[in-house]
Amino acid sequence: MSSLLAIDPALFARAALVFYVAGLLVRDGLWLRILLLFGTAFYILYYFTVGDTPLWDAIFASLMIGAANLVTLIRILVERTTLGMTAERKALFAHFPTMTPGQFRKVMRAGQVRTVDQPEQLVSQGAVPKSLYYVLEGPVFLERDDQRIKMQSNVFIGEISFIQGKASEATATVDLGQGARFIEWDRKRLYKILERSQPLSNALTALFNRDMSSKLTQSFPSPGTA
Ligand SMILES: Nc1ncnc2c1ncn2[C@@H]1O[C@@H]2COP(=O)(O)O[C@H]2[C@H]1O
Repeated sequence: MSSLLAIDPALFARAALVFYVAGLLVRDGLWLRILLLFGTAFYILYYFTVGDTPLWDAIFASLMIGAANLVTLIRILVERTTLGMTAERKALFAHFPTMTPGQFRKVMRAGQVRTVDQPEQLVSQGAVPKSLYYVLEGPVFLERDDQRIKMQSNVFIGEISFIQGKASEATATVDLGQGARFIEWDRKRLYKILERSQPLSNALTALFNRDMSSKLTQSFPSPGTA
């Protein structure tokens, strides 16, 4: 404490100014907050040492500002990292590479992971699907115009009609065999979430694009069906 008092308080004020200016110059929100936090810490040291007695009101105000900053800083960190995700969720996140960890968490909160006890039809050709699906484990079968194939898992089901709009019909019938696992999102709920966040909507559209291009390699017409 006495060594702190030996330092010229003006130095603390200058250091705080440097951190504040540097923070306001960076474009990245995380660095802005880290630098402002240092700036606030130096202002607190300044208020502590500048007078004969510490400037408690100013110290309290700075502590409040620092705490508010810290809360959002932690939120940004959680948003950008897989901190706290289970190993299973992290493995699943690898299938959503266009999303940030925060966007992935939000999408997963809106969905429900289900296991198929009895063979179950997810979407029916010509009918508007009520949900969007992501198949984690098969067996998954696709039927369209009297052709039936077994598909690979780790695919979206219902994304074509989802992109085309709320009243669009499924272009094929898809069913799952016993033991299959999938994620289900209520379409209305998901549309609402996407309406509120353009970046999330863009990330999901980019994911659909990847999914659809990989589907083309296992799609009808397959070699020899012409
Ligand atoms: N040729 C195809 N190859 C792979 N998946 C398909 C094909 N056609 C349709 N699907 C999937 O089956 C779903 C049927 O509902 P959607 O048209 O909404 O979205 C479709 C895709 O998810």
